[in-house]
Amino acid sequence: MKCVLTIAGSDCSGGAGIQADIKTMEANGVYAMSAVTALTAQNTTGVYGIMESTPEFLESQLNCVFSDIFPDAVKIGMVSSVPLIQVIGDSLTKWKASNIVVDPVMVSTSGSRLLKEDAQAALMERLLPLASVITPNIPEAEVLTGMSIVSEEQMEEAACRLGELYPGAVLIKGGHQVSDANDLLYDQGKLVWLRGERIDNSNTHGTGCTLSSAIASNLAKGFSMEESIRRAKAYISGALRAGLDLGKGSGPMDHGYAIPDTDF
Ligand SMILES: Nc1ncnc2c1ncn2[C@@H]1O[C@H](COP(=O)(O)OP(=O)(O)OP(=O)(O)O)[C@@H](O)[C@H]1O
Ligand SMILES: Cc1ncc(CO)c(N)n1
Repeated sequence: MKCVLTIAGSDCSGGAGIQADIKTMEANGVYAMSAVTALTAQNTTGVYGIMESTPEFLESQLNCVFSDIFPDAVKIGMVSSVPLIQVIGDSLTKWKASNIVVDPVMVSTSGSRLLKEDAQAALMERLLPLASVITPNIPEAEVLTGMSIVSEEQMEEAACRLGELYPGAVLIKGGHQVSDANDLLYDQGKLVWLRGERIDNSNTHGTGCTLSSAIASNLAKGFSMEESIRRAKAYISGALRAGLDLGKGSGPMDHGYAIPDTDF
């Protein structure tokens, strides 16, 4: 059994964050572990509160995981402040973690800020250089590059810029601004468009968390970067196609759509 660790925030409504990550990892056949960076009080309509873990307690969680069940891959999601970013950077370096997927979470689907202003620089300096792949959506790629992205050509330029800046691969997610399900991968100097069918479903709470966790699961299983992303996109397409409709806002996906409902 391959093991994957998520370092992220908790979403009590279950659609994003740690909860989405664990559901995704289970559905992708790996053993899931979590180090919680923050509790959030949120649902499909918004984020109503954030209570951060202390850096010491986050470090303790990471030491517990790495010293006992060494993860084959690590996914990093919401890390809202500088001291937490430093602890994660130091721990991953100390423990020589590999297959690190960094989703540079900045704003929730519902529009709330999840990364403090001053933490942006720390994320770029301390965590992005450790990543095997970073997975910004278009607004995040705009912040990371300082350029505006309104066309596929600009997505390509941004991916190249980030790819030259950081040692790992870069996946810019098409998101809603350009071409919904078309993502762009920059890997070892090569650009590859990963085009997906756009699924007509406005319930997209946690799509970013889900994609990065599925990529981490596939990397843990030994697939190449491109294959890991293709499989992650296939998984998320199925979860969107399942058509779950919960909550009053942009609802969660059905992460368990492929898990049989066994009569135990
Ligand atoms: N309607 C859709 N149909 C198919 N795939 C989609 C759709 N919307 C998003 N995706 C895919 O889901 C993945 C996550 O992309 P998205 O741009 O939604 O991430 P995100 O903006 O980081 O998410 P979040 O809102 O959780 O922060 C990408 O692979 C994207 O192509
Ligand atoms: C905890 C958490 N992480 C990430 C996101 C991004 O969607 C969210 N809404 N909540």
